[in-house]
Amino acid sequence: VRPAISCSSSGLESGPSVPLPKVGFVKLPLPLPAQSSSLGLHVGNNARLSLVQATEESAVSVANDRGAVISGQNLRQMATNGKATNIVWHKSSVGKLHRQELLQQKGCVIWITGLSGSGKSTLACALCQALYSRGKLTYILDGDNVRHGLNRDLSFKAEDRAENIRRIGEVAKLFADAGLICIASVISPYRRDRDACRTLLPEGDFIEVFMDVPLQICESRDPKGLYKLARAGKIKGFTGIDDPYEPPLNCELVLPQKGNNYASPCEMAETVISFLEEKGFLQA
Ligand SMILES: Nc1ncnc2c1ncn2[C@@H]1O[C@H](COP(=O)(O)OS(=O)(=O)O)[C@@H](OP(=O)(O)O)[C@H]1O
Ligand SMILES: Nc1ncnc2c1ncn2[C@@H]1O[C@H](COP(=O)(O)OP(=O)(O)O)[C@@H](O)[C@H]1O
Repeated sequence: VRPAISCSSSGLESGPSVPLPKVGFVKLPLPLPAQSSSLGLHVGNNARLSLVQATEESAVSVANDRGAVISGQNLRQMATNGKATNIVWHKSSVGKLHRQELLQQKGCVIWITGLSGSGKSTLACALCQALYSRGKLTYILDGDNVRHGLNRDLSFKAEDRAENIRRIGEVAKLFADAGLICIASVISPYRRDRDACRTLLPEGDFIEVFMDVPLQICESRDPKGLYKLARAGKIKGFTGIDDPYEPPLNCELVLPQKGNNYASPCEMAETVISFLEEKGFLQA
């Protein structure tokens, strides 16, 4: 007999007279013996016993307001993903909705794409600061920073950039599932790679922000001197110089609009926040 699990997921909140249901597991051998209908188990104190055929010990338990019911659904979700075989999805009784309730916000990914020097990191920090001061939890995944750890094994050739973006997309998805507003600031030069990240998230939860700054301006900023090195041929395959950048065709926000004066990072952050407010991300 495994220890009872106290259930307190949403929809199960009990009124004052209804105690929280508890679910426990009893492991029985298969096939069940002939006398299994009675089972010889004492079931009292409003306890209910439901039989399910569990093919995995990681059976999902579901409780309703009438007491404990162990569902036979989703008992086994064996999968083969990539090179991993025989893997089973484990569900938790605390889900995204609970975390969002706790944080009073909705998890999502703000994906900032653009050339080096276009202001991605600056916007990410301004946004993080502005949301922090509103009591909202964010986390920045900056290309430069992630390449110091998780992605330190990746170069800037096309397939490594694709893998860089895939991993960042997967991590961003986890942060969004945790209920955070995840801000990814990465060049992500290929449309296909960005679109693949979009498909990882529920519809509407991937907000692509394009830093629409011409190469000439990015190059004139050149805060790290990388354009200079690229022009001198000392860096090969530099985005915008001798490596491609594919601008988004249909993204959620374009900053700054072409032809206008450049907004300050704080003004840009406010534009993104207005979008988040309008779409309801800043409340649970
Ligand atoms: N060849 C080449 N091309 C582009 N950028 C280069 C390159 N080599 C180094 N850097 C530095 O790496 C930062 C970009 O990393 P990302 O992970 O965002 O790039 S990518 O999305 O995988 O294309 C980028 O940071 P940002 O300037 O903040 O964009 C550069 O500082
Ligand atoms: N909105 C802006 N207006 C003027 N300069 C900016 C703006 N945003 C960023 N910058 C400047 O541009 C340079 C590149 O910004 P950064 O955020 O590092 O770009 P990226 O992360 O895209 O490489 C920095 O020197 C930064 O101060």
